[in-house]
Amino acid sequence: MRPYLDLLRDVRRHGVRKPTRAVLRSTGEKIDALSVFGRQVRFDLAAGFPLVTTKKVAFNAIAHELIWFLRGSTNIAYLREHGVTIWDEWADEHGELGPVYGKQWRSWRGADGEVVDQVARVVAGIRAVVEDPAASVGRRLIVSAWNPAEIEEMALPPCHTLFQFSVTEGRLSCQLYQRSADLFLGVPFNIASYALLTHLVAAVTGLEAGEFVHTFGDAHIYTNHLAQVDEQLSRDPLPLPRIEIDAGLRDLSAVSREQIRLVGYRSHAALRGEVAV
Ligand SMILES: Nc1nc(=O)c2c([nH]1)NC[C@@H]1CN(c3ccc(C(=O)N[C@@H](CCC(=O)O)C(=O)O)cc3)CN21
Ligand SMILES: O=c1ccn([C@H]2C[C@H](O)[C@@H](COP(=O)(O)O)O2)c(=O)[nH]1
Repeated sequence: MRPYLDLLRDVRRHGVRKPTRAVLRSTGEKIDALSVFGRQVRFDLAAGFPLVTTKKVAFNAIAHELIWFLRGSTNIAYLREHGVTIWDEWADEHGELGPVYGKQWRSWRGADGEVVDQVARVVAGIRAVVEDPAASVGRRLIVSAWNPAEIEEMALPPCHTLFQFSVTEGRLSCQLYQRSADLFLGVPFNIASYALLTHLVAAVTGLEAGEFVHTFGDAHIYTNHLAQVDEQLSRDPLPLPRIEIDAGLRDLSAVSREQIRLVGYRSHAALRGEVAV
């Protein structure tokens, strides 16, 4: 996980301290962040599954959150059933988050009421490129969660905003544009989530997973996470785990937790940090 640790060190050293809109629930205080604008890191998925090892990361929560996105859900009920609490702070009294990721990925509403399943389209597009590398969709394999017409109804405007796939010599790569990135809490989740998504899409299209390229807008460390970041930067990364996807997987809407296996994950001890809301 050197690329992640290098980015963390870069922002720790060179980030500019800025006020943010976010607050800490425990004290009600506004919280500052050390921030940079515009960075990129990349992970070769053949070299291992990019799950941060310098603290213990809750892979189970990551896998369930991705399954929840892929089912098109925007209510935290599914997450709660599986003991995942990461979205609780943003949900209303009915567990609703508004038209966030699941809605935009699976049922983006066009102006005339047309419903677009962006994930199904992109999978069909990848299959077309596997058949014919010159297929016209080859450089248009994009899913966007940023729907300007619906931003105001969302509990939080999408942070992982847009992603694109590319097929090269039997390998499937994915690049994410993340407009805003909480490097200590959110980013270890985001990296693992998109790496897992790349493996899942590769599995249903008969490809090998290639690279995950992570491009950032505002990448920041909240000032209440500085001690945990320093501790993490003093630790040596451990060898990466592997991911195994059930060979029977065909339909991304129906992927289950049991079809995903993380093998050989070893990490340093957990480091707690309060999330800024
Ligand atoms: N400030 C902020 N950072 C985020 O990363 C973030 C948001 N807000 N809002 C929406 C989602 C929710 N996400 C979250 C929220 C909480 C954790 C978190 O507390 N993680 C802890 C405990 C995980 C657990 O075991 O449940 C961690 O140590 O990783 C992670 C991602 C990512 N997003
Ligand atoms: O997947 C996610 C979701 C959220 N975040 C972080 C990035 C920011 O710290 C906050 C969002 O606040 P904004 O003021 O809307 O940028 O959540 C993340 O890192 N990853």
